[in-house]
Amino acid sequence: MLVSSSSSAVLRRQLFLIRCLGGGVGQSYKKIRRVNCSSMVAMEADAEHVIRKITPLLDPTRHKGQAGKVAVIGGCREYTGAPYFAAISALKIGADLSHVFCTKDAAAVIKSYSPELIVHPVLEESYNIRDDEKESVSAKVLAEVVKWMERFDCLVVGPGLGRDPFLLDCVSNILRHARQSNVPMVIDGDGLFLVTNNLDLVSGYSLAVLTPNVNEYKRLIEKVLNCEVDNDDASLQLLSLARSIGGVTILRKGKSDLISDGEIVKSVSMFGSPRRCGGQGDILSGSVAVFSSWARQHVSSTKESADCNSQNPMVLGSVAGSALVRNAASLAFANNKRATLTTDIIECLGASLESISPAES
Ligand SMILES: NC(=O)C1=CN([C@@H]2O[C@H](COP(=O)(O)OP(=O)(O)OC[C@H]3O[C@@H](n4cnc5c(N)ncnc54)[C@H](O)[C@@H]3O)[C@@H](O)[C@H]2O)[C@@H](O)CC1
Ligand SMILES: Nc1ncnc2c1ncn2[C@@H]1O[C@H](COP(=O)(O)OP(=O)(O)OP(=O)(O)O)[C@@H](O)[C@H]1O
Ligand SMILES: [Mg+2]
Repeated sequence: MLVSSSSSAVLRRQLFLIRCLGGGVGQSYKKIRRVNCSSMVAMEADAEHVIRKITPLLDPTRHKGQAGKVAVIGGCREYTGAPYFAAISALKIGADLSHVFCTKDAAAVIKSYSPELIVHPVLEESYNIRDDEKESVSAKVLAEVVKWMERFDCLVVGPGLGRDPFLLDCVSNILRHARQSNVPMVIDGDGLFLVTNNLDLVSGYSLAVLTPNVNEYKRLIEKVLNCEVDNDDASLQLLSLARSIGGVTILRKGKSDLISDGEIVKSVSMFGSPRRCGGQGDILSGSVAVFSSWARQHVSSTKESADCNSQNPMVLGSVAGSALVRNAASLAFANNKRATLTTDIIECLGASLESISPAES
């Protein structure tokens, strides 16, 4: 169950009002707040159950790639940590292959962090190219990514991407192509900066997950609902936001993570870590990519209309990723206290998953 029966009744009433009131969903949200419905409280997800359900068995008949192939689009002159954190987290959780598509400057650095990652130095920033080269370079960047695209179970777009306008134009083309090819995508960091200003890139795409932090969420709310963040009715506002963007899944990060696809709202509030060092959101984006891929496999392979089967795999993946990362952060904090860093949390991803879904059970 996603919401208790009483909060489910509130949710149904509010969804009904959203549909009935005139204007866009953003307008409806404001009207509902004025009509004064009781506020909606998201029910805590049974995240451990979700993780156990969707995590594939380590079956000796499976071949390389079946547990997931993800690609991170990110990494530029300034940021090399973020794409590394996202890509290595995907592997630590259990994906078989993890690629990074980044700028040339970033590639050698990211490769030097880990031999496990497959790094493609294909993105270009404006400072590196002349105006008359832009069209041909843009076509080349797209071609370099497209030749790999169909192999990926999920893209993570944005960790450490930067905000160079030319580079973001190229990434817009990559997003359009991924969408045409039905490749799921997790949008984070500077990828959210891009899609907040170009909502058509994700609007109506049910295989997209947005993972905004506090600032990224504020920008989305202002742009889409044209109002301020409402912490008194956070669940209804998130639901309205997801609905306004055509049913994408949104994972709002914070003290509790809130997840909605415009139909349901779930929360993941288990204790994580009081340390707020940079990079924890990058771990989350890589984790959600893997779990969403596993959830899609699970949903398509189960015939029975069990609880998981009737749910959106992108929501299941978001719930699982959120809970796993918070659990890993809590383990890392127990070991390292104030010295806890993102790399310590990554080292705890395996133990975190093992404590919930043991490899040999
Ligand atoms: N080691 C790395 O390479 C890292 C790179 N990162 C990348 O850095 C780029 C920008 O991401 P940001 O998260 O900084 O962008 P934001 O727009 O979220 O943050 C911008 C500013 O807001 C502040 N801020 C953050 N959380 C806040 C909160 N809860 N309340 C008030 N202020 C807050 C930050 O200190 C920062 O000055 C992205 O590409 C991101 O992926 C980050 O992921 C962190 C790690
Ligand atoms: N106040 C908080 N208390 C507990 N956990 C939190 C809190 N805020 C965020 N988190 C958790 O930390 C993780 C990262 O969220 P955060 O808001 O720091 O992302 P971010 O700013 O995008 O991080 P990054 O530095 O990687 O860009 C998420 O798993 C989230 O659940
Ligand atoms: Mg971030």
